[in-house]
Amino acid sequence: MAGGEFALIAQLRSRLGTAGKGVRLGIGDDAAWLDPAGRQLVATMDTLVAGRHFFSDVRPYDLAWKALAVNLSDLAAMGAEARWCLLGLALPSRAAGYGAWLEDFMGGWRALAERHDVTLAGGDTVATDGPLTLSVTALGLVDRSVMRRDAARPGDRIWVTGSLGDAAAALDLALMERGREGHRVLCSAIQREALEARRLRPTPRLELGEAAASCGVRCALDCSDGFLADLGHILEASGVRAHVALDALPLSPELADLARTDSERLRRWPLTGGDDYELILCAPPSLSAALRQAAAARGLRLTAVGRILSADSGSSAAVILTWRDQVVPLPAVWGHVHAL
Ligand SMILES: Nc1ncnc2c1ncn2[C@@H]1O[C@H](COP(=O)(O)OP(=O)(O)O)[C@@H](O)[C@H]1O
Ligand SMILES: Cc1ncc(C[n+]2csc(CCOP(=O)(O)OP(=O)(O)O)c2C)c(N)n1
Ligand SMILES: [Mg+2]
Repeated sequence: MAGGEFALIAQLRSRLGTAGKGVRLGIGDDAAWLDPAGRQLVATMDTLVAGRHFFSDVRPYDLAWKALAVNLSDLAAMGAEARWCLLGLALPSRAAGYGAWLEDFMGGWRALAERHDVTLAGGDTVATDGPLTLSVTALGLVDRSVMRRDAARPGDRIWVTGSLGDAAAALDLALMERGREGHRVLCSAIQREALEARRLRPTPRLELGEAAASCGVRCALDCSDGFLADLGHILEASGVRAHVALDALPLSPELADLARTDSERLRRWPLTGGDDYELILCAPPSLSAALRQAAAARGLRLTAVGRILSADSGSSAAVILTWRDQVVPLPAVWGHVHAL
């Protein structure tokens, strides 16, 4: 990008890149100079591509929120304190330019960044002939060990923060509205708004992630691809299996209403839908009380949904799913999230 690139960077610098904790040198030089002050660094990156991760007509405010939120969610799952971000922007040319777009984008970024005291320390801006693409690197700090996906042990309880499935139901709604293939959803305007807010503006569970790690929880993952797929990552990495009670999965009041008459949907949205950005935590029962307390202190719902089993116990399936104590089949994974 020619001149426009520098104007854009100047805006980002003055609005989002103002001095933050541990920023020795932020936006403007060849690289950022950051001071972790003797703590350990946790680094993650997630990329969002128009058409695949968001609709091209998304409001820039919501896009910025989501690009930052999905990365902070990865830090939360490690138990890290979020500190700095780098932002990669690949922008297709636009007749209207990026002036008003950037203004709105920065509003959404700031709203979430200020909530967690995260500073934009640098990034890169390029023009592209492809779709709008955002790549965010998030850097966080830990003092002790992180929560890992390979640390689930037989006997652990499986916990989930917040509720599952809202974003997936909202995606179905959004696909239908755009005349695309989706699953029919009938709901009121109020229900729709609540579901849509979950799709557009996920809430990274940073405080609970840090608190859980401090309580001694060793295993966590954030739920982006769908509960079953993400739990599957834990099971595979840890060499274990799991029992999950479908009737225990936490649903929002809106989703519970929609799913009440349709157990097929109850199974599909929360289990395989994705875009939840809740934490899945595995912890021995001795930590249950401390975990419950940590969640309650933050006004966050935390639900026990199952248990980790040893690899050699009973059937060969990685996950045994039950509904009213009866074993039920696993739903087929739906969507093509990872098709390359
Ligand atoms: N292009 C890449 N180069 C190096 N590491 C990668 C790349 N893509 C993914 N990874 C790593 O693979 C692991 C799994 O990534 P991913 O499935 O994207 O996890 P998440 O759902 O937490 O974002 C992470 O450790 C990530 O850093
Ligand atoms: C327009 C649009 N189509 C589909 C989806 C659904 N979707 C796309 S990617 C994704 C999962 C997360 O994406 P991925 O690239 O796998 O992120 P990561 O696992 O690295 O966090 C979901 C649920 C969406 N959010 N928006
Ligand atoms: Mg990723």
